[in-house]
Amino acid sequence: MDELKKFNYLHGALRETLRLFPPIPFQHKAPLKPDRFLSGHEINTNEKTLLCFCAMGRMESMWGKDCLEFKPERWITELGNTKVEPSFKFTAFNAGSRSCLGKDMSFIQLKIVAAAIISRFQIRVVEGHPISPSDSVVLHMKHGLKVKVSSYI
Ligand code: HEM
Repeated sequence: MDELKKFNYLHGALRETLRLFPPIPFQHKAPLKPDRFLSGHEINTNEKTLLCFCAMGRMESMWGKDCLEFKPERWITELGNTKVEPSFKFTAFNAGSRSCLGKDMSFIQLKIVAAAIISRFQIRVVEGHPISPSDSVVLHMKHGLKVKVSSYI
């Protein structure tokens, strides 16, 4: 477990993946009583607010000019530590009182699986394979991901 905490670059790569491709790409919320946004817009109980996590993870105003680039370094401080971003900015696990209870557990599992695979196999995406999302509540790849796997061992 302690070893996993040292995998800062992998941690950044996982966060970057979740920023650009959140498995739950959008959310909706409705107020229990009529309310007002900070912008002044009013909202009633029969109205829903749609939050698009996929778009929020790609907004230049939040992530900078390189917002569309996959940059694990984004999550590493100048001193080499893991950079923490507020959950209302990095929304893959939602934010607030109903946010994901398995967030930390997910990173442990993802790191264990990724480290086990990456240390044994070289994985290359098959050239020309079409990559696009499917229309679904959970983010899936329309055509899956074709890869070539070769063993290091
Ligand atoms: C990469 C992996 C995961 C992602 C991206 C993710 C994302 C999310 C999101 C966006 C929500 C909010 C859903 C909503 O409000 O409708 C949520 C809720 C939740 N997640 Fe996860 N999750 C992940 C893995 C896990 C794991 C591994 C567990 C359990 C060990 C877990 C347990 C939960 C629970 C219990 C809730 C409901 C919390 C509540 O409503 O109070 N999640 N998750």
